Amino acid sequence: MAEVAIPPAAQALRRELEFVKSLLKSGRNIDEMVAAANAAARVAARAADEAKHNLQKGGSELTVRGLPSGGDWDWRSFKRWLHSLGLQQRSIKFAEKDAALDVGVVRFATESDCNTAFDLLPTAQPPAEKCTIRVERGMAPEYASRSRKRGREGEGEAQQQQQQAAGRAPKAARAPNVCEAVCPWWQVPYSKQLKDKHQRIVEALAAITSEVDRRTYGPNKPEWVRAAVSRANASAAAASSSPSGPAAAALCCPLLGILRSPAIERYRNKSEFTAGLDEREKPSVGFLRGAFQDGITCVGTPEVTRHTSQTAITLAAAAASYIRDVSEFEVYDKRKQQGYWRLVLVREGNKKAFLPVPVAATAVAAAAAAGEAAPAPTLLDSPTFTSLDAFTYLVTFGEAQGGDAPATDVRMEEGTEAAAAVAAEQAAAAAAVEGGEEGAAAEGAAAAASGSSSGSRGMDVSEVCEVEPERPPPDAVLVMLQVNPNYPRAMADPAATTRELRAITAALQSAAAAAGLPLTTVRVQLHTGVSNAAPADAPLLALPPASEAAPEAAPEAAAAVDAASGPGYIYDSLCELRFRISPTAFFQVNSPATCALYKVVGDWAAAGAKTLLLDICCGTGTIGLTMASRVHKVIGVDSVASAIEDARVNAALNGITNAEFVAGKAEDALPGILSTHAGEGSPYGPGDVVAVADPPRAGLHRTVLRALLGCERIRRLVFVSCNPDNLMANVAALCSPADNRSGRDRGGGRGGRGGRGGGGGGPADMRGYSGGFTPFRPVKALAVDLFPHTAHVEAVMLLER
Ligand SMILES: C[S@@+](CC[C@H](N)C(=O)[O-])C[C@H]1O[C@@H](n2cnc3c(N)ncnc32)[C@H](O)[C@@H]1O
Repeated sequence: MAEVAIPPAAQALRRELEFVKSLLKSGRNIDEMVAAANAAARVAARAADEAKHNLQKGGSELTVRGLPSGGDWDWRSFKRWLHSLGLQQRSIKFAEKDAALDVGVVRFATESDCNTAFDLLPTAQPPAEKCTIRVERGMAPEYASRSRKRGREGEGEAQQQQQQAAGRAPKAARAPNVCEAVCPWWQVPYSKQLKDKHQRIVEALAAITSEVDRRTYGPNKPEWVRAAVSRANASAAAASSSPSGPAAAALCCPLLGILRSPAIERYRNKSEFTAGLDEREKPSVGFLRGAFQDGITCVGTPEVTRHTSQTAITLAAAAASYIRDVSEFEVYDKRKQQGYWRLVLVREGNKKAFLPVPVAATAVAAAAAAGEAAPAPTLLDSPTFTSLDAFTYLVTFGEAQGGDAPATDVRMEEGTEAAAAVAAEQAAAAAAVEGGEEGAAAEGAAAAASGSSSGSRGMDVSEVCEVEPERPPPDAVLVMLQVNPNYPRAMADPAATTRELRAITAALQSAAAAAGLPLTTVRVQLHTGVSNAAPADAPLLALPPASEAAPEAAPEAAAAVDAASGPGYIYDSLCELRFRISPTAFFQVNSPATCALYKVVGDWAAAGAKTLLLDICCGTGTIGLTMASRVHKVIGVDSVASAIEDARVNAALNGITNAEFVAGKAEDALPGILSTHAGEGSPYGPGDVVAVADPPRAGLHRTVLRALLGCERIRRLVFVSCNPDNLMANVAALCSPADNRSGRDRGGGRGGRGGRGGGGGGPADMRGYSGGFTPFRPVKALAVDLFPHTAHVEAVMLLER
C-alpha cells in the first residue's frame, strides 16, 4: 500500500498533542499547563517558519578564526583539516588572496553537524602549531560584507544595513526558535530519544568492526573481527528468509543497552546565557537562537526549554529585567563588537546527591486504570555509591545487540581482587550466553549472577516513562557575569561600572531571595574576544567594593551585595563525594546521570587494592576520586591547570591521600607518567595498571594512543566518549594490530593529517610507531544519556588485551 504523506500542519498538531499529553502526565497545575502549552504553540509556529527559512538558506554556518594565513595554506588545506577531524562541510569560504585574513566560513548540511563542529573545533588539534582556533556561529562580517546579496539572504542583510543606518538594532525575526537551537529533541518522546541514541552507538560499534576489518588481512585479522562479521552474515542470511527480521550490524562487541538519565526535566546544574537582543529587539538574557548569516545573534527565553533548571531561569530573568529596565550599559553586539553585558553563567550545588529511581510505564498505566495518581519515582536518598546499581537505569531493546560474551581470557595476575571480580563477571556472562542469548542482552543476568550489582536488570524501552520527582532546590548558587572591559563607557567611568555590577548583583540577590535560592557567590569575567567563549585564563574578579564615587543606591544593601561576592566557587555532591567547582572548571552538567555513568566506569575498570589507576583527561578529578578507595594509587592528568588545582583540593576535601594530579596535555605528560610508574622496575604487575580515558569531543591524541598501546602492563582500558565518530576512530586505532594494514591502506587511508587519533584516526595513527604491541579488543559497550532532549550521547567501552 502506498504511504500517505502526513501534511505538515497535521504533524505540527500531532506534536502539540504529544506535548499536551506529556504536560498532563507531568502533574503540573492547570495554570502552568496553559502557560506552557501557549509557549509551546508560539514556539511551534516559529519553528515552522524557521524550518522553512533554514531549508531556503540551505544549512548552518560557522565562522572559524585563527586559521593559518598566507603561505601554502589554502581552501584545500582548510577542507582537509576539517575532514581529518571527521567533519563534512557543505561548502567553505576562504579568502586566499587576502593573506592577512585568518578567517574561514564553513556551511554544514544540518544543524546537528554544525553543532558538532561548533563544539569540536576549539578543542581539536589546530592545523598549525601556533594557531588558536575560535569558532562563532554564522558568517563572519568580513565575508558577509563581501558576499553578493541574493534572494532572501540578501534582502535580510540589506534590511539590517538599512536599520543600522537608521540607528536601530538589526531585526532578528528569522533566528531559529530557542528549543530548536539548544534542545532540538524537546518534542521527541524520551523512549524514542533513547532508541535513536542507542542506534548511534550501534553504528559506531559496527564502524569499529569495519574499520579494523578494512585495515587487517590474513592470519593477523583479529578473531573478534572474524566473529563479528560471521555473526552479521548469519543474521543477514536469517533475515533474508524472514523478511520481518532486521539484519544485525557487525558490532565489535555487545552493546548492553543505554543508561537513561535518572532526571530528564530541568536536569542541568549549569547554564550559560547570552546577553543580547530578543526578537522584539529588546535587551534580554537567554539562549542564542542561532545566527544570522552576518553574525548578528538573537536570544530567546530559556523558560520554554526542557533542560534548564528553574533556578537558572529565575536568575536569567532577573538579569534580563535589570539589563533591560535599569542598566545604562548596553548588551554586547557581536557584529559591532560593542556593548558591555555578554554572558550570565549560573551553576548550582547540592549537599546531597539527587538520584531518582524511575517508575515503569506499566505502573503508571495501572494507576491510571484504577483512577489513581501516577506513582512517584523513589528518590534515592544518599545511596551508597559502591552499592549503587547502575543497571537500575539500564534500558534495553528487547533483543540482543550483537557480539559474543566478554572473553574469559583476561590475563590478570591470579589472586588479585581485580582478577577475582573479572573472573566472576565473565563466568556469569559466559553462563548467561550458554543459557541461550548472545552477550548483550545477557549482561543484566551476568551482572546479577556475579553479584556485582543487584535489583532490576534493565527496563525494556517500551516501559520507559517520563514521570519524575521535582528536583530539590540547590544549597548554593554561583553566578558569573561576563562583560566587555573595552566598552567605552565602562573605561571612561569606572564608578559607573562599579554601580552597574553591584546593582545587577542586588537584583539577582533579591530575585534569588524571593525564590528561596541561596546565591552564594558572584564573579565577573572580563573578556574582549568576538565570541563569548573565553579562554580558561580570562581575568575573573570579585565584585568591586562600593565607594564614595560609586555609592550603593540603597546603602543598607551594601553589606548584602558584599556578601554575595562570596568565595568564587561552590560545592556539589557526586557519588557521595564533595567537589569544589570553580566558575570555569569542567564538571558534568547532569549529576544524577553522571553518578550512574561513573558507577559503570568503576565496575568495568575492575580495579583492586594493587591497581594503579590512570585517569586520563580527569577534569576536576571526579572519576579517579570516586574510585580512589578501591585502588592503590590514582594518577590524573588534564590540560587545564585550574581543573587540576580543583582536583587536588577535591582529594583533600574527601580525605583522599592516594591521588596525584598532573597539569598538562595528556600527549605530553602520559609517556613520562607511564615510564615512571608503569615502566621497568615498577611495582605494578601486568593487569595492575588500569586506564580510564574521558577525552573531549576531539578524542585522544595519537601520542596518547601510542603510549597506551606501548605500555603492556595496561590490560584494561575503559574509554568514555561523548563523540561516537571519534570513539570509532580511537577504538579502531587501539584495537588494530601493529604494522598489519592491508595494502589498500598503505597509501594513506582516511586519517593521518589531524594530530588526533580522533576524526583523523585512520591507520596512519600508528604510522612511525616502531614499538611492537598487543592490540586491545573490544569487550562490551554501553550508551549513556547525559543530555536528554539533545542529540548528544556518551558511550562507555571496555577494552582488554
Ligand atoms: C569530557 S571532559 C572529562 C572530564 C572528567 N573526566 C569528568 O568526567 O568530569 C574532558 C576533559 O579533557 C580535558 N582535556 C582536553 N584536552 C586535553 C588534552 N590534550 N590533554 C589532557 N586533557 C585534556 C579537558 O580540560 C576536560 O577536563
